[in-house]
Amino acid sequence: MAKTTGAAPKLARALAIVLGTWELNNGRSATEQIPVRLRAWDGSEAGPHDAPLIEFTSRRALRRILWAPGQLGLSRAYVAGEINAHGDIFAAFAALSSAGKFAEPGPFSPLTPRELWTLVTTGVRLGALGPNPAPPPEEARVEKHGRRHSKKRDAAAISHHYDVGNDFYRLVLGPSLVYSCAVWSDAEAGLDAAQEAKLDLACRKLGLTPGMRVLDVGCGWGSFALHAAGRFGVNVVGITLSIEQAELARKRVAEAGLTELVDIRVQDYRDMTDGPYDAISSIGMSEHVGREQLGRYVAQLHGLLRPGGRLLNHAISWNAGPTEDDPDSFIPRYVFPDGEMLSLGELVVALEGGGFEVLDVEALRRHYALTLRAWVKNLEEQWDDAVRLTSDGRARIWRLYMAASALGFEGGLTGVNQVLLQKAGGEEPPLRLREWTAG
Ligand SMILES: C[S@@+](CC[C@H](N)C(=O)[O-])C[C@H]1O[C@@H](n2cnc3c(N)ncnc32)[C@H](O)[C@@H]1O
Repeated sequence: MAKTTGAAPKLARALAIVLGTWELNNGRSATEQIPVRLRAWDGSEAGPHDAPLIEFTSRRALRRILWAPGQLGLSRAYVAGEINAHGDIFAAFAALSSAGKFAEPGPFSPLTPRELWTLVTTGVRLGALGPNPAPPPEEARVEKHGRRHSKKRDAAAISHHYDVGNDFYRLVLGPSLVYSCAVWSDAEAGLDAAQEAKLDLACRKLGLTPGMRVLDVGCGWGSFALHAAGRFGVNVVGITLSIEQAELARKRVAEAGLTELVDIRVQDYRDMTDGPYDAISSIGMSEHVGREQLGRYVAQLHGLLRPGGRLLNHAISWNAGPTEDDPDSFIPRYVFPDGEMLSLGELVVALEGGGFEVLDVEALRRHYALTLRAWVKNLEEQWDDAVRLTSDGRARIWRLYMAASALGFEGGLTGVNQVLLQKAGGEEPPLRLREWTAG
């Protein structure tokens, strides 16, 4: 608990109450709780002087929060530039999540009548705040594309996140253009080296040898396909739902002189019929599948593999018990519409139930925190270019979601795992499977 002395100016104090960084005590006075400093649009400030600064630049932010209490209103205000997080965003999040309304996972409660009353008595004239502003254009609207996880709506959800400009992604991800957790030999290894190590590890786990036929489900910008074909001499079919990804992936394949070996397609995994494949990689893709479609996903990949073929399923897991997906929280509205995180256990049960034998599970939770911090650094260091390549709102969304995700991995809320599987009916796996660690 941090304390400051003296009465804080009214408006900043009212905002602190709205955000729950300052909790009401007996209805009249307030007890300062969380080490964040708030600045209101009138220049007033409340909170410890050395704490991370959250700035409300416009009264419109408060209007949004009153209209859509909780994460949705806050997200809209942040994306619209009506709230700024100054300085170290990780420190600001850590402070906010340490107590108050942000302490609970999931959406926080709307304002209580007492809090509203306090707003009024601290001088905020609710009637003068104006009408509720329209949501920022970056907000997802996938509902209009039909049923959740229909092919059409999944395509719209993927387009929302991935078709926002390849140059923007290159700026954030760096030249490796890999959009999943890297594997770090140590924290100083550097993002590009860690991504290359991850791609190589995936190829070795799959036991790739020249001439094999490999499917990369959710191929992104083609980085795994390029590595597998270029270094291991395999034929790769890479599929993605993102048209922009496919365009750049094909260009990279051509530049690498690998068009004979790599075929990039815009195709849904449910529409794949050209098995059998010797091996399948699914890296950072199954988070998009959804619980309801999981059985179908497993059956589809199983059907596409030859007996004895390996599948590497690399995915984020939810470690914090059952989830109640709130469609109005920040991640589904702005980042991954219809994305669903499963627990590792749920995923493994489905894979085993679908006829796969688990050969190995490797947990990489801390590696994703390092990866996300590297992406945030890339974004923050090139902020003006990022805004120019997309929009101020999009750059803000990516900064917020990647920083929050890094803290989720650091705090153990989420994990990420490589699950290596084999389809029954073929050759026996080797007695020991850690041969890839030598590579
Ligand atoms: C987080 S990206 C990972 C990309 C790549 N594997 C990597 O590690 O860089 C997720 C990928 O899954 C793809 N994807 C999501 N749903 C899909 C579906 N139903 N069918 C095919 N690809 C899908 C997206 O288009 C995107 O390429």
